[in-house]
Order: sequence, then C-alpha cells, then structure tokens
Amino acid sequence: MIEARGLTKVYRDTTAVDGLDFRVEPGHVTGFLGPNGAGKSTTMRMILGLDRPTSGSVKVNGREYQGLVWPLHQVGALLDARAVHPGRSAYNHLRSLAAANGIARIRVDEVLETVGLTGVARKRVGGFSLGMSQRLGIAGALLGDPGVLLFDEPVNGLDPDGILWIRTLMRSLAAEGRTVLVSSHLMSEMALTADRLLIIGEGRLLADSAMNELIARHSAGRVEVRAADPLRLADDLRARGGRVEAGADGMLLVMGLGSVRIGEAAAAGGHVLHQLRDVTASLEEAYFRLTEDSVTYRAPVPA
Ligand SMILES: Nc1ncnc2c1ncn2[C@@H]1O[C@H](COP(=O)(O)OP(=O)(O)OP(=O)(O)O)[C@@H](O)[C@H]1O
Repeated sequence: MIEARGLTKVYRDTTAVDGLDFRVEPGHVTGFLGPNGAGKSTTMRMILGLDRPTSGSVKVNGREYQGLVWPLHQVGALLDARAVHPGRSAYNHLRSLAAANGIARIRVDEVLETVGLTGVARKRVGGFSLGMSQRLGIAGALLGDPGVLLFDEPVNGLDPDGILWIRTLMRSLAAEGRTVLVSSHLMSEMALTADRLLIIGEGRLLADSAMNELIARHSAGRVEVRAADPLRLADDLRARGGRVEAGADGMLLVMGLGSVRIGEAAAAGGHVLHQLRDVTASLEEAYFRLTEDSVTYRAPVPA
C-alpha cells in the first residue's frame, strides 16, 4: 500500500505537487493520470525516495522509502527504461542489482524468463530496442519480488504483443495481491488495464475512484433516443426541460431528463420509440472533462 498525506513538492517557483492525499491499495491496478507537467513523475520519484517532499509525506507499507529495509523487496519501479549502462549485458545489469540488494542469483534467471529476455540475456543493453529496454526495466522492478510496483509509461515503445503482455502482467500482479500504480497517457490502454484511477492536475488531486464509478459519474444523464417522429419528440422533450441535440439519422441526444422521464414523456405523447439507450462516457471523455481546467501545456488548434 502507498499512502500520501499533504504531499507537496516545490521547485524554486514551481509547485509540482500540491498537498496530495491518497492511498493506493493492494489488489488493484491503479492508473495514475494527468496532463503533461501535472506532477506524476515527481510523485513517483518521492514514493521512491529519489526526491524529498517539501512538506507532507508519502509512505510505502507504512514507512518512507529511506526507512525501508531492503527496499527492492518492498517496492519495484520502472521509471526510465534507458537508464542502464549500454555496455552491460541484461544479465550482468540484473546480477549486480541483485547482488547489491541481497537477492539470489536464481531470481535473475526467473525474471529474465518472465519478461521474455532469456535468449538475449548476454547481449549488450546498448543494442536493445526500446521495447526490449522496457522489458529489462520491468525485470528490474520484479527482481526483489516486491508487494508494491510502480510503472511510469510502461507500454511506451512496445508492439501490440508487448502491450497485451504488460497488460496481462500488471493485472496478474494485482490479482496476486500486489499494489500496482501505473502512469500512462494512453486512455484506451488504461481503460483496459486499470480498475482504479488517481487523476491529478497542476499537482492537485482531481479524482481518486474506481474506474466504473468515474465513468458512470461523467456519463450521467445522456440518453440516445430514436423515434418514428424525432422532431415532434424533440419538441415534447424540450417542453419538459430536456436539452436535445440532433445526431445522425434522426437520432436525438437528450441531456437533463434521464431515460425514465424520457420514456414517460414518450408514452404520454403517444410517440413510437425505436431506441432508448443510456450513453456511457469513455474514459477519455471523463478524463477530458476532469482535466480541462488544469492543462498546463496546450498547443493552439490549427485554423
Ligand atoms: N527537477 C526539477 N526542477 C524544476 N522543476 C521541475 C523538476 N522536475 C519537475 N519539475 C516541474 O514540476 C512540474 C511537474 O513535472 P512532472 O514531470 O512531475 O509532471 P508529469 O505529470 O510527470 O508530466 P509528464 O506527463 O509530461 O511526464 C512541471 O512543471 C515540471 O516542469
């Protein structure tokens, strides 16, 4: 479990992380989302003791990173996959990491097998593709068999097979009862991988909830309706206070009434309905609504 209380990081004139309170629980894949510059990497670095909070705290299994005994056994992380000496072999890189952390040599072979790098274990890391480097970074994270895992943009550079592999791996690590925190900008991938979400903007918490609750909250009240006489139905629904937009093929998108009241209005007005469907937001839509006021870097829309 990871727990932050009033976690704050100020760099000179930038407040990168601003009073974050959250808990990341075991048994879930928690997606860590937010626009560029929101403070995700800074938060992850503070979890891993690579940066000190200006105020507040963040603890792994009840202790700040500096207080962890054999930290690699408690928390593993993939931050920057390219941060490995290029002249070393994958095996030697993991072997020295294991030796420095009291981890048995046999575990190196195990994690190489898990990430599918056994065949290239003796090759120099400098010749690895980005996808292979990601796998090596994940092997390093798994080396100490930790209960808490952090992945910063883990699917970066992976091909579709690799993406499916990491998705399955993260879900199985959570199913084993581990705490898995993963940052990504790929909403479609997050929607398939995470079951909880932590969303931040400008260093502040915007949402901490289950994926399905967040999507339901941002879907509320939008209903797609098809009727034999859409123009007359639209008038009746507007008269009852609904906001109605015309979609393709005579479809109506109705906001502010809900499917029960729309059904009742249709019955009262003698309308023939062909379809009445609550519209579910995508994670991407929910994310845009939550973060629209806290995007720091936004390019102008081309004319
Ligand atoms: N070492 C540093 N010194 C000064 N400012 C920093 C430092 N590290 C991060 N920042 C600033 O803190 C803010 C948060 O940055 P951070 O990298 O944590 O965001 P992020 O959410 O990980 O962004 P991205 O999605 O682009 O990776 C940014 O404004 C960034 O410029």
